[in-house]
Amino acid sequence: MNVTKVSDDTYLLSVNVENILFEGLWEIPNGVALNSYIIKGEKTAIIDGVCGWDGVPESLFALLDKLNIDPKSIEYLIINHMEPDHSGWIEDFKKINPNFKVVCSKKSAELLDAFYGHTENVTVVTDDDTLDLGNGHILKFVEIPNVHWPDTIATFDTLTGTLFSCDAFGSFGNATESNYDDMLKSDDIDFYENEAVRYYANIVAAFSMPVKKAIDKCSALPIKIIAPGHGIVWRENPNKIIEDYIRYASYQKGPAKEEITLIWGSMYGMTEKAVNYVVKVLEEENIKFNVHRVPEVSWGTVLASAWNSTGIILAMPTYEYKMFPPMAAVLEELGKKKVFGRKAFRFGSYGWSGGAQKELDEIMNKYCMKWDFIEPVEFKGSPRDEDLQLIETRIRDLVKEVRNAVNS
Ligand SMILES: Cc1cc2nc3c(=O)[nH]c(=O)nc-3n(C[C@H](O)[C@H](O)[C@H](O)COP(=O)(O)O)c2cc1C
Repeated sequence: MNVTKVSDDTYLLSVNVENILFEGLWEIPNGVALNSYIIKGEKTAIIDGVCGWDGVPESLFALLDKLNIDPKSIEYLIINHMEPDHSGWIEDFKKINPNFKVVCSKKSAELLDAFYGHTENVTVVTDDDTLDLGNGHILKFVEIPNVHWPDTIATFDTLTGTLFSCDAFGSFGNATESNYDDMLKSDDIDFYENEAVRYYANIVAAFSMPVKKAIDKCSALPIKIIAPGHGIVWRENPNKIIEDYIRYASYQKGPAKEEITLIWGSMYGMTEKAVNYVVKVLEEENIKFNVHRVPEVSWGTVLASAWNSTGIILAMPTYEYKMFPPMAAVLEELGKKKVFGRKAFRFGSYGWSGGAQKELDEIMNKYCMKWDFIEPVEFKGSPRDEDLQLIETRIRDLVKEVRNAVNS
């Protein structure tokens, strides 16, 4: 666990979590930091939990000791949202400090009761309510529901201009003691930008409308620092992560970047032959592309790649009168996360009846995905030269469409 100073009287407690699936589902190859913050005015508040704390009082005592904080003096626990990655420590915290007061939204108060049976000393706050910690630290609350739980608030310290933004403006990627944009090199910033897209696509994407509303609401504040619940703290250039999040939200309906994501699966290598051919065509076209084989590549990786890409190529065979099942599973997830408005093309092998296309159409309709498809190419068994040539023509058409969509 790292303890670092964010600003006057303001500290970040950060814990890296690795070797788990985040939300029990998403692969996090570079880990994720869980951030909790302490503000020491005349009174002390902790914002969100220290979920990496092992529950042993002495280890938290030692940590707080570094900051000259007596755990019993923490008067307020501000819950920005009740997702257990931040709230899961509350019962342990009660063991060392039974008298703290909770400050949270109305919905968080309901969830606090439902999850942990905690109802005492709870103050419900709403937009523009304030909490005065003394020494100038007046905290103002902003409701930003559905980013990404319905109970979410952001907390703004009017003295330091710090927005404790909860899951908004977060990223994956382990933290170090240099967990601040002003302490990172541009390569590190690029690393966290990739981790932010992955975080956005996996965790927040389905809530892009609420994200836009939250950004509008928070932009009215005189923000100097953005301190999210995950990832790095933005002190030098908080506008960068705001602008990045505006961009990520806009990718939902497309166009996104001038990139193509090729998702493919194959049982016996027939579709794979055409995939190998297509990779060469894409290289010739000199467009950035990412290739993901399903089910080998995780949903989270495919989703992050698709979120960034204006063009999607799908390659899969027919399987029991439907499409190759791992492809259907990934497409369902893209539909649920609202990856809409892509330029797309599909090809694949079949044996006797076909059927993959029918299921693809069903998924597109079910989630109203509005992908603009070029006519598909299906071939029986192994692709012949004429099949490959037709596929090549359509891939080149797709590349043109992607470039037009991004540059028009
Ligand atoms: C388990 C299984 C189920 C299949 N079901 C169908 C089917 O319903 N309709 C069809 O036309 N072909 C079906 N096929 C044939 C495949 O689509 C065909 O072998 C195709 O060439 C496989 O391409 P791949 O090597 O890229 O996986 C099936 C093949 C397998 C192994």
